[in-house]
Amino acid sequence: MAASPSSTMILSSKSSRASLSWKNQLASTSAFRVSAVTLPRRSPRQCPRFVVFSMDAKPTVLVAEKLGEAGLKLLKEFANVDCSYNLTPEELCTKISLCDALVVRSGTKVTREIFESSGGRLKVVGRAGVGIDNVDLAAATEHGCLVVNAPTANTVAAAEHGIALLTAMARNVAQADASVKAGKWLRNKYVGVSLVGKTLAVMGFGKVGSEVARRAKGLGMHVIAHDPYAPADRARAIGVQLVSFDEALASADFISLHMPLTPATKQILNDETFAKMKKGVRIVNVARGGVIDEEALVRALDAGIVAQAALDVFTVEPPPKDSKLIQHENVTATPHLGASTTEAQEGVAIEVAEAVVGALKGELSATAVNAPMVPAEVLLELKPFVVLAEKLGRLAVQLVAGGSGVKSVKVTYGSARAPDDLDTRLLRAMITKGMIEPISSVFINLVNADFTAKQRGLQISEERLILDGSPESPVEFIQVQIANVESKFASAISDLGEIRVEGRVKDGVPHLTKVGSFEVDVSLEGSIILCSQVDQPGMIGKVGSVLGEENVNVSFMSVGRVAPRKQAVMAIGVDEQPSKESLKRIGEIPAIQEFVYLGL
Ligand SMILES: NC(=O)C1=CN([C@@H]2O[C@H](COP(=O)(O)OP(=O)(O)OC[C@H]3O[C@@H](n4cnc5c(N)ncnc54)[C@H](O)[C@@H]3O)[C@@H](O)[C@H]2O)C=CC1
Ligand SMILES: O=C(O)C(=O)COP(=O)(O)O
Repeated sequence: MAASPSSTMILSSKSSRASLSWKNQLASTSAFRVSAVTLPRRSPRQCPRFVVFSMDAKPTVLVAEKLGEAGLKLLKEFANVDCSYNLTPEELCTKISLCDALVVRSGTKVTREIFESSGGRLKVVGRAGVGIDNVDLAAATEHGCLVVNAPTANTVAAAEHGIALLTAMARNVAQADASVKAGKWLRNKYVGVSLVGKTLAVMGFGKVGSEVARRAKGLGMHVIAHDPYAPADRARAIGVQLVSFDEALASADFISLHMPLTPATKQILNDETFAKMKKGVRIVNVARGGVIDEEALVRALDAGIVAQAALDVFTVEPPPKDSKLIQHENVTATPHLGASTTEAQEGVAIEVAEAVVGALKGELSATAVNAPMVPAEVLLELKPFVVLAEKLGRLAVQLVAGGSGVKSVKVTYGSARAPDDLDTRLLRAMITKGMIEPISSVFINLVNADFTAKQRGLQISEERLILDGSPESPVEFIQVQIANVESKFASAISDLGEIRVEGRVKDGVPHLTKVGSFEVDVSLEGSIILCSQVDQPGMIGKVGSVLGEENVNVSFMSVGRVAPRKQAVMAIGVDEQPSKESLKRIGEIPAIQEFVYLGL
């Protein structure tokens, strides 16, 4: 047997609890079976990659809208960057099949057709801004495409623009400016209203909304807010009272909109809700045009329910030239300028470029929109378990006999951590990845793992086993069980009749520690051969010499057995893939009852 200096041989003398069921399983299979599974070998990865794809060549990033120079520079350091602005939807669909990432602002609709046209190459969409209502998130998720945005860099710019519109509207700045330029001097016409002491209702008390509230308080306004998801203490901290939607409408002199456009907020201001407002209310919208029914707003303006509106955003951008809303004398309009300051655009460009490059490198993004965000410190801690999870999934599925559809998978995490102190979404996604990728052409990542599992009718249930002891390590072991299937390696069937593999992380390296009811210990690197036999002297030597003759390096070897000279499972870690001939010869060793080769 060839063994590298660093390889370790473990002969486990721990006896495994045997059960009747494995004997039954064994009896139901032929005494000897050659079950070699050959899977494409993947290079071992030291750290988890969540958006994984071949990165031999430089990736290509299509920047479809103007992006700040600093962001472009960052992208160019890592990728080929194609800046093509004002593409038609058809041109975008054609180009996208050559791109790994797409960067847009609010002016590009990233539709299902775009994901479909990409042929699976598009892996990241970067939204250089906050609102992602122009990206079909469901389609992105289904195609395993990560969507990242730049959620913080334009907050102040949008809030400042909201305040600019509020004050400009109250004092008729835009209308007065136009009249002066037209040679008029209408001092009586443009008498405004004061802000001090007036009630401002901030609808959507997130990043922008709370910055607007802060500034409006500085102007002496009484600020209330409506946001069903905002924590009351954050509002209290800046002296803002959270109220119900109807209360906000009924008591506001000014309403400023700062919620995202979602199915729930679409046309949230409409005939019915305008009717609930104080007569003469003034409205500012720096959120999205679609949150207002624009025709209803024209009616409300004409009826004097709404005295004035200041709008930065529109349902269709740019709005039609003859839009009654835009032409209305009590409307102040800007062309979606909320994020358009030099500072915000540089910040947004850097924020999105960093997120896109990180995602292309396979790192988890802190600004992922359609994938769980995992804080860096949690990720670091979970890294080896993430690798373990994928490998256990990969092993478990290879133990399933052909033709048995996998439907029900149970994952058990043994941990001394409190239940809410362990985020298992990553681990679950990687188990799914490990299980589905070897048996399909679907690319799985954290984005589409749950979706793909559901689509394939694969039910993954999770269980936590709370262990005594130190919670220093997030996970002690991970066990994967597949129910209601036959196994091509009968010894992998546990006493509960399910395929079972269990693993642990030892010194940062994932190990397989249980197969069926047999305890083994083999590092999950390279590939694994599992053999079952009646425990007897010389078995390791026999298998080792077959592999050695072919110069296949054995990295780990371990035997789990019921008791000395009773039923045993031998797990052998190999660095190279043995030839079919060698595997056949291992199968022909008389004492070996069955064996399986598992690629990792
Ligand atoms: N005009 C422009 O150039 C810009 C526009 N925006 C828009 O502003 C929106 C808000 O941006 P951020 O404050 O950064 O986002 P954010 O996510 O920090 O805040 C949004 C808030 O809206 C709340 N919300 C959700 N549904 C609601 C509902 N039905 N009623 C009331 N509140 C609801 C959320 O709980 C959240 O607190 C963005 O989604 C974007 O559409 C943002 C930046 C620039
Ligand atoms: O960040 C947002 O949500 C914005 O609306 C800004 O849009 P923009 O990037 O300026 O097209």
